[in-house]
Amino acid sequence: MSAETSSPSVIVVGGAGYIGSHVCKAFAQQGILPITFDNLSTGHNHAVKWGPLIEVDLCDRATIFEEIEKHSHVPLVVHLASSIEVGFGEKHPDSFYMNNVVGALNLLDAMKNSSINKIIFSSTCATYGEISNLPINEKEVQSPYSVYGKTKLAIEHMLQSYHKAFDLNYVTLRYFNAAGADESGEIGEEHDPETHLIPLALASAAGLRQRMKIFGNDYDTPNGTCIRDYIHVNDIAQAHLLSWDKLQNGLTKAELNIGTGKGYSNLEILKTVEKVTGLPMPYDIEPRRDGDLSQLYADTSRAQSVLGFEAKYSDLDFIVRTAWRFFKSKHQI
Ligand SMILES: NC(=O)c1ccc[n+]([C@@H]2O[C@H](COP(=O)([O-])OP(=O)(O)OC[C@H]3O[C@@H](n4cnc5c(N)ncnc54)[C@H](O)[C@@H]3O)[C@@H](O)[C@H]2O)c1
Ligand SMILES: O=c1ccn([C@@H]2O[C@H](COP(=O)(O)OP(=O)(O)O[C@H]3O[C@H](CO)[C@H](O)[C@H](O)[C@H]3O)[C@@H](O)[C@H]2O)c(=O)[nH]1
Repeated sequence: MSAETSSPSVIVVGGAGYIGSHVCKAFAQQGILPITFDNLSTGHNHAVKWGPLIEVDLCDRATIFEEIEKHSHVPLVVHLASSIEVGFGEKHPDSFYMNNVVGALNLLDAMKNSSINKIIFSSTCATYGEISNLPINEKEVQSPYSVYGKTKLAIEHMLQSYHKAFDLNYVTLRYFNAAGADESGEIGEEHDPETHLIPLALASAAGLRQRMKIFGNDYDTPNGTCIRDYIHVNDIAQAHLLSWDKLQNGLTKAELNIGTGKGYSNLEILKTVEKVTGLPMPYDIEPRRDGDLSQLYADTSRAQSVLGFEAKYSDLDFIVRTAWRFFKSKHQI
């Protein structure tokens, strides 16, 4: 018998990416073999370390059907594969709807065609839109502003419909801002192009790019810059293990925020980067970035009561320290 069929396993679609690689490591540490399905469009071969890589594109419907059928002994799929660059989505909605919505449809149909009826889906706080009631509770009406958020909400709706009609069981995890890296330094954030605040600030501090641009200081927040809820990527990975366990033990559906409940402003992030790296953090204030919302932080009570989830690794210093360690090893600093 191969390792794939003899040990408990999970299919991780998007397992070669930033969050997916941490999810794979977390499953492997529990003795569950992660089988990565990925087209390596933004992910990396070298980040697939804990199980096999099946190179497959979600938009290739026939091949996805074949591969899911071949792995129909696997009880559960984690679906992280997505286009994520928010600005690109505004200019190329066709590409975003194709990759995210059609890709997810192909995956769900392939699962329907096989015996796999459990899925954990990576959604985002970007599905909410501007919410004045903070922290954000899952009961808020979702009115996403970006194409990215709209594609994610469309997939959330697909999951609800497939649950009702075809008994597909799901946990939708609405991550807030993923950040940090595994303490080992072996995996971390490697987006190209990078658009996220912390890795860009580290690169600016290290002198590997221009001064940081802070998009707007005229928001209705204490220092005028946007506020986000940064959650360590290994906390996100733990939320997947808990969801896996609950789905295996009778949970049939849930939509859950995955955050810390605490928000930090963009300027607080720059200060922490300066403190952790010991390097000056030059920045300029620029106009607002299109599509940015002023404040997003999570009400975490539902994830706590449904999963028993609580962020353990998301102290901001620890997030930036682990991101810095990975950054230095990647750039051999
Ligand atoms: N990074 C964040 O802050 C954040 C926040 C909220 C939600 N999310 C969600 O988490 C998930 C993972 O994000 P990430 O930051 O790890 O991104 P990432 O780009 O590092 O990972 C995405 C992975 O999916 C793969 N992929 C993309 N399209 C594919 C396709 N058609 N077929 C097969 N594989 C494909 C890529 O090659 C990559 O390995 C995404 O769904 C994203 O929307 C991320
Ligand atoms: O060079 C930069 C980069 C970012 N920012 C600011 O930093 C904050 C955080 O921006 P990120 O790009 O790091 O992350 P977002 O909050 O835009 O995250 C969005 O995109 C992600 C996907 O990539 C997630 O899905 C997330 O849920 C969704 O809200 C924003 O105020 C942004 O304007 C800057 O000021 N300068």
